[in-house]
Amino acid sequence: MYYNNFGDRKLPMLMDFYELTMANGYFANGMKEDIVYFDMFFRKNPDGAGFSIVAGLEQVIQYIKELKFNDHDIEYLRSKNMFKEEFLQYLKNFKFSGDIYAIPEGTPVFPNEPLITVRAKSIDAQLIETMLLLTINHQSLIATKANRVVRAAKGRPIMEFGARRSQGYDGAIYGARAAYIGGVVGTATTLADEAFGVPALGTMAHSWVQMYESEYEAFKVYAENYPDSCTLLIDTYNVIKSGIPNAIRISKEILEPMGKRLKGVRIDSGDIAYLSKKCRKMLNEANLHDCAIVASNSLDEFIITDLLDQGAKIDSFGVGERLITAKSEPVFGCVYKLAAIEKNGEIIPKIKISENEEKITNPGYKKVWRLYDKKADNPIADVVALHNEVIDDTKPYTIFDEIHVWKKKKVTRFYAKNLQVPVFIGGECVYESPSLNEIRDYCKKEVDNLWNEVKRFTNPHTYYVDLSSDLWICKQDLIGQYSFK
Ligand SMILES: Nc1ncnc2c1ncn2[C@@H]1O[C@H](COP(=O)(O)OP(=O)(O)OP(=O)(O)O)[C@@H](O)[C@H]1O
Ligand SMILES: O=P(O)(O)OC[C@H]1O[C@H](OP(=O)(O)OP(=O)(O)O)[C@H](O)[C@@H]1O
Ligand SMILES: O=C(O)c1cccnc1
Repeated sequence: MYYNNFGDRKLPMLMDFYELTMANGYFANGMKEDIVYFDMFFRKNPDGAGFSIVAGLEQVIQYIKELKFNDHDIEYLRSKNMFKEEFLQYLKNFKFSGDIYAIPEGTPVFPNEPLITVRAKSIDAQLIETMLLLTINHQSLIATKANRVVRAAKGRPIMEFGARRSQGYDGAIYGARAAYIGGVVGTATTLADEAFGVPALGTMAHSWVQMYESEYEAFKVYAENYPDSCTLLIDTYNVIKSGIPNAIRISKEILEPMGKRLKGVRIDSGDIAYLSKKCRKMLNEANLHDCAIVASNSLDEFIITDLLDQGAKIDSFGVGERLITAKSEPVFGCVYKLAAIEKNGEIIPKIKISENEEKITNPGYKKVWRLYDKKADNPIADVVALHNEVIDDTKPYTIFDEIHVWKKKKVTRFYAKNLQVPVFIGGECVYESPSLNEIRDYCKKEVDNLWNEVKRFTNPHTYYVDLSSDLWICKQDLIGQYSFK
């Protein structure tokens, strides 16, 4: 690929300082070879949704492949007078050597299941924490938000217009990538096309219209330059009295004589439902049934739903600031928690206790299974199990709520799939990321497969993510060990 995701930036040091102080401590205390297990998971879907979309794995892979410390980094760390010289020498030759398992990008995921599991030396596992979290948190947040906007539009295309109001460069670039996974048709961010192949698209700005003596002249020059892709911004002066009549004139006087059609008009202010209906009528009366009406202006999934409920005649939407910043809930709260350590080859589960039951971690080296209805292919529930458990889908399987254990469900006629795939084994990458279009298609297929009850925006049905009984027992044992009287 022409574009190097991280360019020439020095990102190895993009980590919380405590990763380095802990790593130095493990090194000094003879723990550098200790094997640990970390899980990365989130606790709550943004926007009270029923599911989220995981994204960002390709960038995680690249980061880990490139994770090296150069002389400048070592010199900088030395200047802090906190790190042992032997540790600095160790960092100089550092290469990630662990195993990573991850749920592929574009998969619908649910709270409390490991999206990524790391089995590595203590130092390796600690050093990758920050980048793993920030990458997956950001792209999953935007893919999830974009998918909501896309679903609200009920098949009408969504164009991503957010760069200008995104949170910094990477917010725009990787945000556009994530939004594409979530289902937008393209982006105004040219670099995201050059870099990742997210189709670049767009219309025109108000400045174009203002640059000319008249709106008509502005439209005319545009149509002459872009007769095959002419979408005119019609709200600079007055949509009904000026914008639409001028757009219709352009079609009749400029485009049709060239054998071309007016592709679209864009409304960017005012009462969009009212204006779109008026525009549709006027366009149809001028025999421009095929001219699309595009709407934009601080849209999100809620306004789009509202507009369509009002009978707005809109064919596609441009959505910027509220999508690229996930304005309604701008944090995807993935955390990275120690789940086990190895001592003499034995896996010893570890737990983090909290007053808040939901914040008690799931111990052990685990796997995530998705149980699908054999006939309909819809996911029924996910089960987090210990790594050596196998869910036998030839027999009925009973799932139960971890807290209200009497709430049980016997699942029959299902098949079980392991959700995580191996990504790194012994430090070597064993996974080839699918193309972005493949990820996007897969995401659509998997979301289509979810029950509608899980997909609704208001009070969605809670999808079951249950623990296997072995894992539940392991967790209860540890809770028992740490309940101080
Ligand atoms: N019919 C409608 N129903 C619900 N929301 C709408 C409707 N029409 C527009 N909106 C939304 O209402 C908000 C109006 O934004 P704002 O108050 O900035 O008005 P504006 O039309 O953009 O004004 P300006 O002409 O100053 O740009 C936007 O988020 C827009 O998407
Ligand atoms: O509202 P958003 O969802 O973020 O969509 C992008 C917005 O960005 C542009 O406005 P801007 O005022 O920046 O420029 P313009 O004068 O070209 O319209 C565009 O016209 C949209 O209104
Ligand atoms: O191409 C557009 O219409 C566009 C691009 C960026 C922001 N708003 C609109």
